[in-house]
Amino acid sequence: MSQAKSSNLGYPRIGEKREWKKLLEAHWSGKIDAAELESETKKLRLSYLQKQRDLQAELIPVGDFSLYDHVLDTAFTFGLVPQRFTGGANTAAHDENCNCATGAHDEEAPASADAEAKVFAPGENGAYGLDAYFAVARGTKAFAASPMTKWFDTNYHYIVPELQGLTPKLTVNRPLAFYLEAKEELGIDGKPVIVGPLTLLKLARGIEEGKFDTLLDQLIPLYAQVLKELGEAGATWVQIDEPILVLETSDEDIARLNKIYAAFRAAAPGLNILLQTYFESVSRYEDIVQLPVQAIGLDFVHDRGRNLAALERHGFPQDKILGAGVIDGRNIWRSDLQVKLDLLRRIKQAAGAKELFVQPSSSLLHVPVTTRSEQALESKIRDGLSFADEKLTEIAVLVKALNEGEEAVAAEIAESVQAVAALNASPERNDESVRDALGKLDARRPERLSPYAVRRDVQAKHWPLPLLPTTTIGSLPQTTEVRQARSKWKKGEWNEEQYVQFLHAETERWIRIQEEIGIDVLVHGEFERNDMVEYFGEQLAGFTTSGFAWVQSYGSRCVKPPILYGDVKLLSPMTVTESAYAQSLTDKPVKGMLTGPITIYNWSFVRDDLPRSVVQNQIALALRSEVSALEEAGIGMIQVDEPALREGLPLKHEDWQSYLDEAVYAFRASTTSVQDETQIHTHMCYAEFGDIIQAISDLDADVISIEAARSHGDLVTAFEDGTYDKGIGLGVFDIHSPRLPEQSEIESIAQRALEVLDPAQFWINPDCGLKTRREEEVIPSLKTMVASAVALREQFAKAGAAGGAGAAGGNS
Ligand SMILES: CN1c2c(nc(N)[nH]c2=O)NC[C@@H]1CNc1ccc(C(=O)N[C@@H](CCC(=O)N[C@@H](CCC(=O)N[C@@H](CCC(=O)O)C(=O)O)C(=O)O)C(=O)O)cc1
Ligand SMILES: N[C@@H](CCS)C(=O)O
Ligand SMILES: [Zn+2]
Repeated sequence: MSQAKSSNLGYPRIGEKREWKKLLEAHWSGKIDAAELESETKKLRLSYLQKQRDLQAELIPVGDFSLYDHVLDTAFTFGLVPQRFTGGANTAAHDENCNCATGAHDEEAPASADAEAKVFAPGENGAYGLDAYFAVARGTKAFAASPMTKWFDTNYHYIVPELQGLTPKLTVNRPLAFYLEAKEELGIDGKPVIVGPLTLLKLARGIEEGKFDTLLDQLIPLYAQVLKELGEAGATWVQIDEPILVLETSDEDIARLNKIYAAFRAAAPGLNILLQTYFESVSRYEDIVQLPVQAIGLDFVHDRGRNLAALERHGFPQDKILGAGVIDGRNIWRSDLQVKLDLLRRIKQAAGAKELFVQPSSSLLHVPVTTRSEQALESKIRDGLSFADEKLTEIAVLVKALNEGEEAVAAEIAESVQAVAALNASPERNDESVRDALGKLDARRPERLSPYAVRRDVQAKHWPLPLLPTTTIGSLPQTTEVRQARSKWKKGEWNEEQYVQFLHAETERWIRIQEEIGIDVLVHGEFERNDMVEYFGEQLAGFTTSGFAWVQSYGSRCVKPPILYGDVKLLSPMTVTESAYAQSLTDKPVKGMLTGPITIYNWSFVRDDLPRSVVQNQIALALRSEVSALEEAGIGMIQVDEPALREGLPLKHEDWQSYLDEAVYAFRASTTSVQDETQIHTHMCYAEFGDIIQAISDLDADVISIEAARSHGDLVTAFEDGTYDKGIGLGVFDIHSPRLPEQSEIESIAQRALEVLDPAQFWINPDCGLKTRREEEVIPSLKTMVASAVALREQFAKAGAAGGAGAAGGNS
């Protein structure tokens, strides 16, 4: 028996040139039918399998491919289609916890769904079709999509199963279909991948009180049937993903797991189960490694050393194989294979002399396809990168080293050591000016000149704003013309002057529109930005941007995170020209618009040779200079967006405080250089903020705006205790809905907030993401928003004249 085998956990869906995305969007826009979508995506899928085999992956995942999302695939496998789509009772609209930052559900409704409340029925085989699948993912004109939220602490979003009133049933053995396809078409004995039942249920919503175990008991035999059929079809391995095990795991959960896996083993005795975890260490190592499965997969990259420590302390059962996730599945750096080989030897020694699966730390879904597409990158950087394909090669080298001895791959190991060393030694990673600047940072939190109470009064005098001032969150519609203009400029078809002229014209048009609507604090519109992070990565030293390093964010939507490879510093002002130009056009204040250090860090591919806090502070110092440059150019309100603050919260509670302390420090380092009258704004997209309100307050921004319209007052509750005393705007209309808001709706949302917030601190703004909407929707919506603010002000004025307070529901 060999000592090690290479095992992949999942492969990117999108294709080297985003072929998958283009096919999906062609289908949604009616350019190709379902049959063509199926046949073209099948070709892609098979090519991915073929490629993995060529790259010597021995355990090749199948069924990880998806036409939208793997959690949704699992839900459909078990017939868990929300009732509103099937004519059942549950017609609840959008879920309040949706991560609407993504704008996922704002697309045109799929062609198949008409304005009638079309419902979906399963086909003769009992399975729901593609139209139902996309309807749940994207919504229809009649029904809101299922909610979507972050997949653990990644920038990938999954569709949240809505289980209200549902009883699971096996509609289609999806893993079997993909297993058979790989076997018949390519002769590959694939390893079907499926989201495990505990993770599926824990991530779901709408489970009635006390019904969790009922549902689990219903699901277990269905999963068991899937596994039984896989075993009968000849599958050797199945990978059951239970990432939920890296979160807190109770005694009750351990009992559930024992029940689940005992049932699976009994149903499919000949099928080997790899129970796979990722993104952190497992919380109950000793119990989890004893579960009745043949292999346990652990993440040895993002575990902060905890899986290794547990393994060395407690050992590993001798009857199991350890899936050793040693190659980073979430970042793009080439590994020093000597270091990885030493780690594997340590793991092997602690686990005993059994077979190892050498794996990525998680699915490769979170990394781009191949560095081969990046010929334009400087070779020093390109040689230091490893995307999905290169990671599989790294795994193959490590397996060979374990099986045949290090000498067999001496050249490959040496080359990797050399590439990593070269990048580490590069001048960009050793910039003394950056080191000096960081060295000058005080250990104490940076402070504004005066405390908020003083600044509030200074700012109130400096900025003659009405009660309940109106503003927006920054971006305005990114039309096809805007994207095409950028594309022409990037391709050299337009020179700088033509592009700037276009941007200025668009900004001027929108300054006039905002003035006409009567908004109090304007924005320039962000027309020059491809993405709120990539745009900054294109300009800061220490970053580079790739041509094709896209990763799926949600559905067909992708992001191209910039590559943060060196020490970060500001080369020249990044946003001053656009902001100053916009400000020159109007007497009203125009907010400067930046992305904050935590979000830039989280949504970039970041170097992994330095701690997060150091890199975050480097970004913060660059932003500090930008903030000063904006202030100097006459921009007196500056918004520093931090939508990723909550998402970046570590998965383990014990790590929260240090993360939050570092985040608050970096934000304050970015923003505290300004005068008292300069108003610092921040913005966050919807998330569960209850746990981090103190940290939000500690950011010490003068005004925060939060995406909130779909949270039905929940978010307001988080601010209920009245300790948040700074300016706050909770989005008063949902920009992701194609339906225009009514004035009465906006007023009642604002009134609900004003029950707990002082009108003197409340701002009126929509949710974020206006870039995803059309002008025809944005203009009337903003007009209604301003009319609502005017009506509310009048109510307050009347109440004040009558000697009473709170006529509009306020508490002042
Ligand atoms: C707030 N969100 C963000 C996250 N992460 C970020 N890094 N940025 C975010 O804004 N995470 C949480 C959420 C996720 N939400 C979204 C929402 C929308 C998208 C999206 O629409 N992505 C686009 C790509 C956007 C982009 O970079 N566009 C480029 C054009 C790139 C391109 O495709 N060019 C074409 C040619 C264009 C032409 O000629 O028309 C080409 O190369 O072929 C730009 O605007 O310049 C997507 O299409 O997927 C993502 C996350
Ligand atoms: N300023 C950005 C924030 C998105 S989270 C925007 O308005 O799109
Ligand atoms: Zn947002």
